[in-house]
Amino acid sequence: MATSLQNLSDYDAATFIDISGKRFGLVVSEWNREITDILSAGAFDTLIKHGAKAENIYRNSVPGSFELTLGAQFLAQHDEMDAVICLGVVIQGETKHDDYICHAVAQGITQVGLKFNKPVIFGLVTTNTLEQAWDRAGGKHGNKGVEAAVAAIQMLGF
Ligand SMILES: Nc1c(NC[C@H](O)[C@H](O)[C@H](O)CO)[nH]c(=O)[nH]c1=O
Ligand SMILES: CC(=O)[C@@H](O)COP(=O)(O)O
Repeated sequence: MATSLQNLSDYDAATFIDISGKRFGLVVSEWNREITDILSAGAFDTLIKHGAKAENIYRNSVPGSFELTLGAQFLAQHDEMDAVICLGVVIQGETKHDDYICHAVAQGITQVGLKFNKPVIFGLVTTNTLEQAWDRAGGKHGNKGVEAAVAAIQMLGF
């Protein structure tokens, strides 16, 4: 289903569990940093808005989205970490480079979540154009960082 039809920014917070004692890791790619900073701020603000404490949110940068998997593992391996949110922006180039990154990250962070049995959220914006990426970072399609944080909270209540 396309983002235009389904948007996790429209959520029912009444169903959320108490996250005041939960610890969150944010792993943020420095590629397309102007955009990933907005995703990160959206995720951080959403966690705070719903009760997380700032001192329980650990933000770490990785060079590019390909490194999100290992960054997620570095955080998820700690028992006290409750959920990890991976944020990046991959924009199609001239080659299939973007395909390799996106598939690797999708599979990699899936494995990290399964290995450590905790939510590891796929907040990777994968677009054909820069404009489509901005549309998903506070533009007409909401903020995928907000949605990633919502997904983490929802999975903690599973
Ligand atoms: N092209 C994009 C990249 N490329 C960099 C890789 O993610 C990686 O850092 C490099 O191959 C070294 O391992 N990263 C993005 O986040 N977005 C892109 O569009
Ligand atoms: C090399 C990269 O990380 C990325 O920009 C891919 O771009 P392209 O497919 O045009 O080489």
